[in-house]
Amino acid sequence: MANEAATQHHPKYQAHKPEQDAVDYELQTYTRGLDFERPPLTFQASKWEELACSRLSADSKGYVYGSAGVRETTDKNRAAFKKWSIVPRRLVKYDGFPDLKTEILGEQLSVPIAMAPVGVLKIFNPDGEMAATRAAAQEAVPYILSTASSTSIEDVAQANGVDGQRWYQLYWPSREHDDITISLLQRANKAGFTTLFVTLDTYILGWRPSDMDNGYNPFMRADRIGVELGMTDPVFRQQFKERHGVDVEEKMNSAAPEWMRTIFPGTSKGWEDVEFLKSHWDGPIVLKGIQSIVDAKKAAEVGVAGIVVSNHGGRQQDGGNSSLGVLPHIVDAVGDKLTIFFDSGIQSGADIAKALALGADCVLVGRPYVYGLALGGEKGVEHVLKSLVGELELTLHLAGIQSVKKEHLNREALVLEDDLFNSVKGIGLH
Ligand SMILES: Cc1cc2nc3c(=O)[nH]c(=O)nc-3n(C[C@H](O)[C@H](O)[C@H](O)COP(=O)(O)O)c2cc1C
Ligand SMILES: O=C(O)C(=O)c1ccccc1
Repeated sequence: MANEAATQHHPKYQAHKPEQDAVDYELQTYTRGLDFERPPLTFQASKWEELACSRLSADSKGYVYGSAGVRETTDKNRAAFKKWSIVPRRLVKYDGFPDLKTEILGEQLSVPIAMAPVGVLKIFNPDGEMAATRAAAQEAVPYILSTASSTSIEDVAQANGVDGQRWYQLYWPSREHDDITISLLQRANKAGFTTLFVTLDTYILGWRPSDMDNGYNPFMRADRIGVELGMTDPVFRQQFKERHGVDVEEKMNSAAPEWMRTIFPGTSKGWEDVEFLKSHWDGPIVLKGIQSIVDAKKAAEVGVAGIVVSNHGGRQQDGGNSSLGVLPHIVDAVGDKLTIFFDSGIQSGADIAKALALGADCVLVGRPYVYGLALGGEKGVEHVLKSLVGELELTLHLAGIQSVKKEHLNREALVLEDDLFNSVKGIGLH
């Protein structure tokens, strides 16, 4: 009761506006606690997963939290962040607050963070992609729309708005369906999606025991979850009608699986096929799912603009290396030729600082924002994005790092925690 009265005399929590600069944002994040105003969600990033999972249905929880196999890759993704420690520097004098602005593939970003492509968002909240893309625009973070979206390309573009930054992620149909690929690319292009992300690690879904136990497959349902891009695609619709004599709506039991087989063909393309995408996409192309130096070099050779160093959050192949572990090696090999995006395992602003210090130009965040969506819809996603940005800014500030530019934020900010213990003089067997 006392608390309630107190809040009436304090300003309501103000949403972070993209046009606010870093100074306002950091102060606002701090002073909110003094207003006795309760945040819509906890600021404890380590709690989002547990909280969201406790509220979701067993099926949806299994889908987002679930990983491939025995979660070895997922666990390694997390463990890798803990191996690196941020070494703060003192008496670093500069005016103001850390500058988070960056330029990525010709676009000005207010922070080097984007929302990873995540499909089937309506299984977490009925507002699904609409809520997520609105939150992205509100927080001035690029939104990457998945081909497995439960909302159409055109509706997402409209919700993202004229000022929103949006990129499109392609699940690449087999080459016999080039006409459908071209249709998707044209729709995305027309709707203002600027960069194309092509996911290479998911031509077939991974071995996911939680979904198998639940007998759960979100996109084989009649409610168009995960298949909306196909159901709204003029070329797919036309071809379906020719095959079945009826519209997709009249035969969803066939239409949904047919679409899924189209975008998850079960076999991989080859490097030579990238040329086809280059000739049909008017903008930068980024290959998502790179985990080896040899593939990173191939990507540079075929002339794409960037790569995402990602293992799909450990959801595809188990027994793999951590994504963060391989990041600096890939940066050393191709960092001067390609824009390097990174994802898999980020939970906090400090994690983001580490990935940037290791050479990523921009990071993608997956599960954390899905948990925000599950817990609080659009506001929940906004909260997660605000938290990540706010903590990134403070992490840099406290470490004496002036900006996200490579000259300020680089490997010199990090030490391998184990090295601190391995290299102590006078310790050991003599
Ligand atoms: C529920 C869920 C659905 C996903 N759907 C897609 C997708 O449609 N396309 C894609 O390229 N990646 C997809 N991903 C992978 C993410 O883009 C990203 O690589 C991954 O979540 C990063 O790891 P993190 O969750 O630890 O941040 C999905 C991830 C999750 C958790
Ligand atoms: O679950 C995923 O990781 C993913 O990429 C996906 C695939 C198909 C539909 C929705 C998401």
